[in-house]
Order: sequence, then structure tokens, then C-alpha cells
Amino acid sequence: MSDLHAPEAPATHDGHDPDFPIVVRGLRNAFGEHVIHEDLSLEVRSGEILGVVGGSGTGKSVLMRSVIGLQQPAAGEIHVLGRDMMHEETAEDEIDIRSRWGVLFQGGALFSTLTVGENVEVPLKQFYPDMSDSLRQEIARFKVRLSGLPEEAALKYPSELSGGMRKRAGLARALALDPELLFLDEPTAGLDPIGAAAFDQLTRELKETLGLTVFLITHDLDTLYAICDRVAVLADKTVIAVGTIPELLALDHPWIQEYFNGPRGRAAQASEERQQPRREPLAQTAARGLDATDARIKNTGPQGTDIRQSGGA
Ligand SMILES: Nc1ncnc2c1ncn2[C@@H]1O[C@H](COP(=O)(O)OP(=O)(O)OP(=O)(O)O)[C@@H](O)[C@H]1O
Repeated sequence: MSDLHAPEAPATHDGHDPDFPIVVRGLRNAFGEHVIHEDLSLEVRSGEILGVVGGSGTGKSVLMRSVIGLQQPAAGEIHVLGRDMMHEETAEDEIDIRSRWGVLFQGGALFSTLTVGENVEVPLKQFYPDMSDSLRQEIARFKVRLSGLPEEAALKYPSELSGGMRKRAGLARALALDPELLFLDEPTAGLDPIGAAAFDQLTRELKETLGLTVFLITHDLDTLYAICDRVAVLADKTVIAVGTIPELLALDHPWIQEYFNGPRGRAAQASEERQQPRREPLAQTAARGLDATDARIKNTGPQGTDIRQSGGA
């Protein structure tokens, strides 16, 4: 195993660079004396699925909440789609930026007293109050189908759906406004392996067909192997490394090694390799992914592969 102690590379891209729709720099979050993040930096590339992993309580959800403005950080910079989230200007700007992302919270967070279709209509009503009822209902039905649910599911209440269907309903609502960014907080938690794999596949397909950039918090190693272009690892209050799984495996960090090279990590890798068409070795897949990404960001800076490992390694 090589020990890639790449120089610490804090986010280097301008918060207005369209190739990096999410740029976080020097983030600090604390609840009283309890410091969650200290000097955390992260960049998300346009069009990628970035998996965010870390032990329980390392602050993955708090990071996501900070990026989407639900958590006020103590310090740092957050740029989303070119907007400075820490110093948002007007209410109009805030509405505009919030309409450009969709969020699937843990558990789906659907309104239990509304049908699935009505749940999907909520953001449409909020952001487009003048839209006609019929158009809104039509869009909602379309998003329900897009999320892999039968159209009649739009008339059901969340309590009438299985866990997997509820996740899809939450996804339909997250897609209501045709977002550019999709935030998913543990989308496969609680699903059986077949349901989880189907949800992964759906995420990948939606990302490709809709051109989404996906920020995906997960504990699910199968998800990481199956659909994530890169993975960011949270530990020691910061992002200690970002890269493809083979790149992370090359890092000599105990948590990373235990996580990816432990029995569950090896099983997930073996499973993914079995399912790869023509049994393409994972390293080759990763290399292709990097080539593609490098091509896209070639002119944006010297840091093509963005593999890094910082303090605590
Ligand atoms: N509103 C809050 N008030 C106080 N502490 C909070 C609040 N929200 C989160 N925390 C604390 O911040 C820490 C990080 O929480 P967070 O939910 O981000 O962890 P996580 O990495 O997503 O964990 P898990 O993988 O278990 O979901 C935890 O110790 C949590 O108790």
C-alpha cells in the first residue's frame, strides 16, 4: 500500500466556477463547546455523484445542512452555484438558489397528511404560486413516474407505501423544481439490498439523464462502489480525503483502511466487480472516471485529481 501524503489541498477553485457548483472553505460548525467541523474544505464537481462518508456523528448531515443554509456555520465560506451562502443578499436571491436544488432528507420527510402527489406539489406551490392547479398536478404526476413509481402512487398517502416507495416519493418531491443539485441523506438506509440497489440505479440514471450533481451521504458501501464518482471522507472534524475508492484505498489512514478494506468493504467491492459489465476491474473504471473528469476541468486549475489527505492522517 502506498502512503499518499499529498500536500494538503484546501479548496482551490473560485466559488463562481461553474465546474464546481459547491465549494466549501475553512468551515467551522459548533454546538456550544462541541466542535463538529474545524477548517473543513470541500469541492464538488459538476455532474458527479460525490459520496460523503464518515463515522456516526462526524457531521455529515450538519455539513449538508450548512451547504443548503439550514445550519449557520460559525466560520468559513460556502458557495453554491456561484452564490455566497454565508452572505446571501436578498430574499429573492435566497428563493432563487433554493429552487435550484432538491433534498431528500433521512426518512423522506414527507407530509403524512398529504398524498404523494400533493407532497410533490408543495415546492411547486411555494416557488411558483401562480402556476395553475392542472399544470402543477401534471408536473407532480410526471415527477412521480420519473422516480420509478406508478402514476397511481400519486394518490396514495405515505403510510400506504413501502419504505422503498416512500424514498422514491421523497425523491419525486426533491426533483419537483428540476434542480441542478440533488442532496441525498442516507437514501438507501432501511431498504432491503434489492430495493437499495434499485434506488442506486435510479440515482445514477437520473444523474445522467438530468445532468444532476449529487451530494450523497451514505453508510452503504454498495452504494459507494456502485454509483459514486468520488468519495469524501469525514474524520477528525474535517474532510481528510477526497478521491475515487481505489485512490482512497491507497491512503494509509486507519479509518479509511478499516472502512473500505474491512470485511464489508471487501464484500461490496467483490459484489460490484461481479456486476460490472464484462467484469471491468474497478481500477479501470476509476481511471476512466478520472480521465473524463480531468477532461472537463482541464482549464480550471492544476489540481486535476483532487486527491488529498490532511491532518489526522
Ligand atoms: N441541532 C443540533 N444541536 C446540537 N447538536 C447537534 C445538532 N445537530 C447535530 N448535532 C450534533 O452534531 C454531531 C454531528 O451530527 P450529524 O447528524 O451531522 O452526524 P452524522 O455524521 O450525519 O451522523 P450519522 O451517520 O449517525 O447520521 C452529532 O454529535 C450531533 O449530536
